[in-house]
Amino acid sequence: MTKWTLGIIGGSGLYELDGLEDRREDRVVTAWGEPSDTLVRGRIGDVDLVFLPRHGKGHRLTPSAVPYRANIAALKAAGVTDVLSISACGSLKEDYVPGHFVAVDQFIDRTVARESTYFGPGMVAHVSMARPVCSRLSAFAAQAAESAGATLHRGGTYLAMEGPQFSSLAESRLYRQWGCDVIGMTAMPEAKLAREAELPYATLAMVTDYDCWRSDTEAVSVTNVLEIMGRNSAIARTAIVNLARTLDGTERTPSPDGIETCLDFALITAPDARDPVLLEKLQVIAGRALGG
Ligand SMILES: CSC[C@H]1O[C@H](OP(=O)(O)O)[C@H](O)[C@@H]1O
Ligand SMILES: Nc1ncnc2[nH]cnc12
Repeated sequence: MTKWTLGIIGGSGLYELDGLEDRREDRVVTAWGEPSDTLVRGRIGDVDLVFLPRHGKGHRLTPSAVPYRANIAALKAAGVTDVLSISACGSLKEDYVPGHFVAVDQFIDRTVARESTYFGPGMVAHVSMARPVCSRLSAFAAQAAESAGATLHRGGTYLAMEGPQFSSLAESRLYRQWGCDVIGMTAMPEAKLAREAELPYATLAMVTDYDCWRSDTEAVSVTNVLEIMGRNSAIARTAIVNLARTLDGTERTPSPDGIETCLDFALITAPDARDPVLLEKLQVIAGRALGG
């Protein structure tokens, strides 16, 4: 039976995961450098979990400095089958109220200063990001969050900005006009890299504030983000445990979205034009599709 191995990327306010059996920590280095922190491994029932705090313990890394490529590569090398990302986010819609959760299903990438692909000269790939989230994992995560007591929105468009400064009022209004639901600084390029690594990925975002567009509400600050997070992070933690318990004892089948084989439709560089050094570096990420 194929088992589930869940990679959990903890966002702001989620730097540890309690309640794991057989807990151990692994310091790893990937071909793409060191991940944000040690990997915390353990299990809940027969579901293996690998936890990684995105900003490192103590929140050392800015959104721009998070080593997104190393993080996803480390999870892939650890045998993770599915990646659930937990993020704090601002709300761009009246009815996405601070304290609510969103099972994000679309992203708009406005980041500008991050490495956002594993591929490059000597091995070019164009994966589809039309449906950036694994529908099955997202549905399981949504159910797990609701069982944990969350008010949850199924679906939502997350605008990923570079930061670390929060948005201006003009930007916040623009993103609202674009139809975005929530805003954060980290889900991109994380989701793109997970797709390139053929890892099903989903984001559970916790709404912590109304950004700065709402005239009668104070503009977002770290203080009010932390305050809302303090009141609601227990829900995120319980959701992770619920998710593992739901999957416990079930056979893992491939994602219904074909994510584990997406590189079969994405590689374009002719075999004789491929760079052997890059191919070697890509083994953990794309070895299945590249062969060797
Ligand atoms: C602490 S407010 C801004 C910070 O919070 C979010 O982090 P994450 O997505 O890792 O939960 C946001 O993206 C910013 O990095
Ligand atoms: N308003 C906001 N903008 C960007 N990232 C955030 N993370 C939490 N709230 C945010």
